[in-house]
Amino acid sequence: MAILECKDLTKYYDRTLGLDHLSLQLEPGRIVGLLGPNGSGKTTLLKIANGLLTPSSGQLLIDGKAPGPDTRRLVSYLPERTYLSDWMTVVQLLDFFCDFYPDFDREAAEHMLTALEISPTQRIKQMSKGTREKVQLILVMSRRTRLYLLDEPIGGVDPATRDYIIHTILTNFHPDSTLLISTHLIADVERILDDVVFISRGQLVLHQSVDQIRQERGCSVDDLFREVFRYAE
Ligand SMILES: Nc1ncnc2c1ncn2[C@@H]1O[C@H](COP(=O)(O)OP(=O)(O)OP(=O)(O)O)[C@@H](O)[C@H]1O
Repeated sequence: MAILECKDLTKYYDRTLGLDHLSLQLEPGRIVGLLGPNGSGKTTLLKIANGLLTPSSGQLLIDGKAPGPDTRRLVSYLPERTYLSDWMTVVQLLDFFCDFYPDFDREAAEHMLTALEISPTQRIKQMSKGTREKVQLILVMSRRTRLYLLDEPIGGVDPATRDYIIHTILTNFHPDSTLLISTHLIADVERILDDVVFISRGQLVLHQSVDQIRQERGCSVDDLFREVFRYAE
């Protein structure tokens, strides 16, 4: 069964169309890039999957169930904007995640924090934007869940840290889990992707494996994206 399935998923914000009859299935064990120009509906899709927005019509199912209390334990979500209370220290956040999520692997999180030289006593509000992003991603990736939804996880971090984070995602990733990652930094992440989903104006444009793109089209995902979404000159 698909871990995430959209059937004719449509979302209106008043009169603005966020998603337009999007149908999609993600299979277990895949790392999937959710790619599209600004305003194409990526965040809207991830918010619906996490139960933060409800569809206007159509359905989104997580392991066959509508997002809600039953699906929360299956999904680890990194939102677009930080949601961490900024007075908290790293240790307090680790305690919080341990209490809140029985699947949280504290040891793995501590290991990554040490590797990135993030002090356990530092408060969120004292951190740079990039460090805050790193902490948040570490917390989200240290849960042992079936579906990870990451909305722009590496936008604010430097290239060396990006490499470390991408490596971390891979080493922490259980082969039966699924990861859906929305990003504009395609060249940085494409080597870890199994599949890509291109969306534009809320509609599905392409859902294909990266191997197929390379073999059949003879180009990288980054090249294909630039070609598909090129503006007329
Ligand atoms: N709260 C909102 N109210 C009204 N319109 C919204 C709202 N949130 C998103 N939209 C609209 O829905 C569409 C999809 O937006 P969404 O944020 O999902 O795109 P995105 O692909 O994540 O964009 P980006 O790459 O810029 O982050 C856009 O036209 C956007 O303007």
